[in-house]
Amino acid sequence: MTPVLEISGLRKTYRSRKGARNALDGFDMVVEAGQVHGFLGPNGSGKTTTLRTLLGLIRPDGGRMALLGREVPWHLPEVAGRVGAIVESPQFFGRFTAETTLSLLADAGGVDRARVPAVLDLVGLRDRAKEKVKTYSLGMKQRLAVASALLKEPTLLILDEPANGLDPGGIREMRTLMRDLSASGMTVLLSSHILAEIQLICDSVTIISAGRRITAGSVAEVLAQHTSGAVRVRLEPDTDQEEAARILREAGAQVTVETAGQLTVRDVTGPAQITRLLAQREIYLCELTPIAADLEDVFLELTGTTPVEGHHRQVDENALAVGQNGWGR
Ligand SMILES: Nc1ncnc2c1ncn2[C@@H]1O[C@H](COP(=O)(O)OP(=O)(O)OP(=O)(O)O)[C@@H](O)[C@H]1O
Repeated sequence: MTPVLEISGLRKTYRSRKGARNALDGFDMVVEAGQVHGFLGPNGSGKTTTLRTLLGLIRPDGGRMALLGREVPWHLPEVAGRVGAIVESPQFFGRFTAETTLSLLADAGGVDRARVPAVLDLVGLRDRAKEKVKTYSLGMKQRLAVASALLKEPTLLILDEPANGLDPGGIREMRTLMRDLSASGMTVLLSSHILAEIQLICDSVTIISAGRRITAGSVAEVLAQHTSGAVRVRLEPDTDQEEAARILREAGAQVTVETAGQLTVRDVTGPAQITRLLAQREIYLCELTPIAADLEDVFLELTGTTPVEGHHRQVDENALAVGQNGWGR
């Protein structure tokens, strides 16, 4: 099946009087149909530049891009009706209700107003649809923004940091919404720095750093390629935990004493070394388990940076879409 989104060797350099800044340096990405795909990268790594370039808002310096099998930006007008995107801050009139807002956007986009109640339902705003937007919480405004992108029933929905600024309840609502949209057959591309969320929501991910793809694949594959390097050690009952920790530290390990009888050990050459070091001192283990990496571990390992609460960039844009296979149609 043709990927919904393909990017190959994308390059973009911003030039100003102060000099040139390489934002994208041969970036590649593939998003398969039906996936919720996470787009991760440290601040300034090129995520927004990628999304804006895809949507024809920025002109690239090189590389190829295709949406729904059609090469863009040339065929953007053909696909525009099937891609919903939110890459800018939402600018809704506070005095309008959600219903009025969406009705006006439907008119502007040539969409039948009859679609409005359906999208309000989809994002869970039906009950509040007749209230003014200025009375909405941030999470509700985010959902209204998603509703606006859903008006034309897109095949692909692109969202830049949709959970930004939301509290845990709002993040959970957004997660459920993404899952529901995916279950309805929509492909969703989601940039975020909330890695635990991405791990929960996404089927696959691309990680970008300094304008280049540094890893991509299903979440399970990406995690499987990386282990945290730490192991959990459970000692026999009545073992001197501090003594065991001291022995391992003397051998260069980093040891955290956890709950009774349990240690977390890092920086050892392998589980066998732990077993040997402790057995030599007649301390025995009853369990030794590698600790699986999570997406945050992988991100930190690959990008060498901690994700920072990002800019509050959100909402309201438009879209593109359609075509058959491959490049250059
Ligand atoms: N209009 C611009 N002019 C000059 N440089 C820019 C412009 N927009 C972005 N950049 C630079 O390009 C690089 C990539 O920025 P971009 O906004 O694409 O990153 P990002 O991954 O979306 O970051 P964040 O997570 O902080 O939103 C950064 O070094 C940024 O400073």
